[in-house]
Amino acid sequence: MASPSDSKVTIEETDDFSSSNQNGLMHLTKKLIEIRTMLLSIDQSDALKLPSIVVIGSQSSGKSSVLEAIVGHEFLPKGNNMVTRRPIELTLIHTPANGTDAVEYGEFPGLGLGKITDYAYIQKTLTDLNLAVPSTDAISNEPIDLRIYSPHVPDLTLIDLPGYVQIASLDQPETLKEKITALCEKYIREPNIILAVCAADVDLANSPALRASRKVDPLGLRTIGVITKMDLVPPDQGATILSGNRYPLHLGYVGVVCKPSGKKGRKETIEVVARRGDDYFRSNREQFYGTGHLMVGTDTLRRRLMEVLESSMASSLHGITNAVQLELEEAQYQFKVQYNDRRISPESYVAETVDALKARFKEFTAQFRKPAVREKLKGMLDERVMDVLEQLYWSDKRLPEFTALGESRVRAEIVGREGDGREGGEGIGRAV
Ligand SMILES: Nc1nc2c(ncn2[C@@H]2O[C@H](COP(=O)(O)OP(=O)(O)OP(=O)(O)O)[C@@H](O)[C@H]2O)c(=O)[nH]1
Repeated sequence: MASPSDSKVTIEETDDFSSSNQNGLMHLTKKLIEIRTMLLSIDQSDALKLPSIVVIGSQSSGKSSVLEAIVGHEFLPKGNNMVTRRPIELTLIHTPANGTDAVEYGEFPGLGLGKITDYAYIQKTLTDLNLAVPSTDAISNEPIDLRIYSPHVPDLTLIDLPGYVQIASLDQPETLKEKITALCEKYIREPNIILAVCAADVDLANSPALRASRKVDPLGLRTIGVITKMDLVPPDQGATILSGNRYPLHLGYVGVVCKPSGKKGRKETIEVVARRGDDYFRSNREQFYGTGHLMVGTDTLRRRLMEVLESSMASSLHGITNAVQLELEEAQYQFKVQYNDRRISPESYVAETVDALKARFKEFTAQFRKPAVREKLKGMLDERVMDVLEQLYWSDKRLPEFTALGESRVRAEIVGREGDGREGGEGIGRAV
């Protein structure tokens, strides 16, 4: 796995998202996904688990803003009022660019809304789905499946999770804290990469994200610390946090600023927000680009993520080779058992399959001779006759008349019995 020093790049050194490095990674992930699809088709789905990027952090620490900065689009529900209430499983699918047209769209496979090209509509749908979780439940474990197809994204899965809370408010369940912890624990398992998001203006000692990641990844080999809201603390303090001396992580900390303009009704693109972040770090050059070579900016975060993913995938290649080898040996064995090393051609294979089909068909017709057919037919007819009789009975207009007649006969019978002192219900039964 790459060490932090490998990637201590500054904003000035970063390239465009579609650099050769980026393309290399896209190619690699595509190949791995092809292999995974193949393994899936032969029931070896567990052999290759591509890591997902899981974002955890306190409520309103800036998780969604960071995810958007990675993807390069604004589409996630954001706000200060616990807006992420369900896990959002975001699958990015790299599509080939069609000439100059960049075909980009999103899809909610579970909702049947078709291709959505308007990111604002995606954001609205996600917000509605999240806010539909009743406040008495506060969160739901049921993930929202969103897929984004674009020539500008690598094949990746990113997961946005509800934020950790310190204490549940009055209208929230008392067990909320435990529920969120359990949900996050489910997602931060191996081999997933953890983005532990902490706001710069909150003491790292209180970070539930770092605490949770340390439990499952004590050496910090698959955890990147992301310090958001760097603009809210003095630059010196921000730089000290990023140095990671207090709570070291093997993959280090990346500082970002994803600050919205704050002007009402003004919609900004992610690029504008990212540029504002870059400007912030540039204007504090001494603290952030001085001797320490700290990692800052969303481009650096994206690049760091790619490096970590690449090394994680490389380390899983060994497992894939073993799985494929095992599958090959099994197939060879089956072939030997079934064909005894006979030479087979497409024609002989088809002929054998047709013979087997014929034999099965013959067996089936033998089971299904006249008595069996007669029995089945009789059962069906009996059922139909009963249905027709039932319909006739209930649709007969004289039904109330019959009922009244029956009742009067019963009554007469009872009176007769009382008159001559008879006992027992035999007569009544007959009268009815
Ligand atoms: N000043 C400043 N504000 C930020 C920054 N990043 C995010 N915010 C704001 O912080 C608030 C919360 O951001 P979100 O991205 O929604 O946080 P979240 O962690 O996804 O929130 P939940 O899903 O509700 O837990 C929003 O109003 C953002 O605009 C930043 O770098 N600087």
